[in-house]
Amino acid sequence: MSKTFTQADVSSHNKPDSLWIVVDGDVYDVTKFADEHPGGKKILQRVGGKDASKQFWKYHNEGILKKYQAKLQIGSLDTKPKAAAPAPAPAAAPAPKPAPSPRLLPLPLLPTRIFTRVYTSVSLALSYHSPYYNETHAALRAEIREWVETAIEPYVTEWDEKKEVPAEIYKEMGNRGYLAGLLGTKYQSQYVENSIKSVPADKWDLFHEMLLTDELSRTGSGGFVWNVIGGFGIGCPPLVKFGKKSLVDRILPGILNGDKRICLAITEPDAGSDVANLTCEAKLSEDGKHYIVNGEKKWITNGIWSDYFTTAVRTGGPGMNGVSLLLIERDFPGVSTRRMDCQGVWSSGTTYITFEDVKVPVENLIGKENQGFRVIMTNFNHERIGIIIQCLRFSRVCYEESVKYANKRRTFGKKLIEHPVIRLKLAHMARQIEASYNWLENLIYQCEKMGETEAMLRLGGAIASLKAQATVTFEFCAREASQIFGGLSYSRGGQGGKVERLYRDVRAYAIPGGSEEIMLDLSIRQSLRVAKMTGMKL
Ligand code: HEM
Repeated sequence: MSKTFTQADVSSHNKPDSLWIVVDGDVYDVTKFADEHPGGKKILQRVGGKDASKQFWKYHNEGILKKYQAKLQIGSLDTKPKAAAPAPAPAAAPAPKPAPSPRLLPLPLLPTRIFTRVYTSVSLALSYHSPYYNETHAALRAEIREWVETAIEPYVTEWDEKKEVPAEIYKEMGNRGYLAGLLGTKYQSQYVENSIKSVPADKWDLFHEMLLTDELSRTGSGGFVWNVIGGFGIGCPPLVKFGKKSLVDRILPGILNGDKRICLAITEPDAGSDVANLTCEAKLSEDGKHYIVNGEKKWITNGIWSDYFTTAVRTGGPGMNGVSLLLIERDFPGVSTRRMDCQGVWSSGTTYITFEDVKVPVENLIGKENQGFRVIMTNFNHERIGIIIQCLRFSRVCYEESVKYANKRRTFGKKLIEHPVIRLKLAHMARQIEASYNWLENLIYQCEKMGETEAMLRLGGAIASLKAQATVTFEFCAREASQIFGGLSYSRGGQGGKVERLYRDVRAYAIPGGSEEIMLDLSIRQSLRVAKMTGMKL
């Protein structure tokens, strides 16, 4: 914005028919906007022609300026200090000098820690060292963050209320090469038009994948995150790992480039965490060329707009040894979907699906007949890690929003942050988030080092346990943040909007992918199993 004004210029625009205000040295013409201002027009008129920064920051968060700046800002005051040349982004920084370990980098290059962005909106240079990250992680984080902050975060509330995310955003996930990196495998460059800009495909690892999910989750909307990766992240890996080459070659490019969508259809009205008891049946036709599928699936993320359903079906007898996975295509006759209304994750497209005499070619079998349960179990580790990353980032969002608010809201003559009871809440949030996050990083490192079979045996229990830890932490942080925000997190939108939305999203994390109860029990059963297999005496 190139125009500059003096304070005297601004002061003359202090009437309803020409109303300007100043926020942080920038001049806004709010003449037309005043009528539609959710806080009322009189409140704007009272500060017409004046510096309203203090009042503005009392009632709004940064998102408002991002959203309205382009429409309302007409220039800046001549007294506004010129912006300093931006410091080089971590991505552009020269390669670090050879260090004892290539992954030893200071904290500003790590996923945002609990204490960054707390007192200001710029990263603080609080340096810890880490064995996990190198400059490609920092570059990726900067790349995604820029996109999320400009094209996504300002609109997420609108999308959530509308219960959908514009199709262009999903397409952009493909264009940017993000989808091909979210499969828990090596980067699938052979199937995409564009690879990720800031990371060479052969350097892609699980920490890059973690950062991608983490940065998308900074939006503070489970609905948004599930919209773009919820169906894909669990529906696509079984296809990539166990699908026949002809099937993969036919449909994977469309999916990874963001033109087609896929989801996972396992849960049924009567089978959730108890997967082995699902009843949706697939009978082989007499000529052996098709399966005929009949049954219902419920709470299927992204089902409403998916082109493909990675579906768990019963092809054999009762229990886990009669389950297979079939790739069902939307345009097969007999497939119908209806949207479900849920407590949270509104823009994720939770769906009820019915299959009525759907004829599915045997080529669409994923893995071997009656051995689908193993595929489903392999998939669970990846799914649960995704849930953990999201929960911990959402917990951080609750914490960060709370710290920012506690530093400006005054009650009983003090800022909230000056009340010990509020600091205690923040401390309990922080200790749980940091402990869980460190465990997460360690488990991702173990996944990176172990093969899939070893990881399934040795990490399944720990990942289940951390999933429970992460959802309990999220629930705690959402509750405490909500108490700190008071009424502002009871009404939707506005300053407490993220906290209000996340509070509603909690159950969508604590129940699916294995409920807290099942996860905790599994963690102990699994550790006893490992102990037995490794010959430990109990
Ligand atoms: C560029 C100028 C401004 C814009 C674009 C703007 C925009 C908004 C928006 C979108 C809301 C709805 C709540 C939210 O989403 O946060 C809101 C609420 C509000 N605004 Fe503004 N506003 C501006 C300036 C001001 C100023 C200068 C004041 C005070 C002097 C003010 C006072 C309020 C109040 C009291 C509310 C209601 C807060 C609540 O519901 O708790 N606004 N504004």
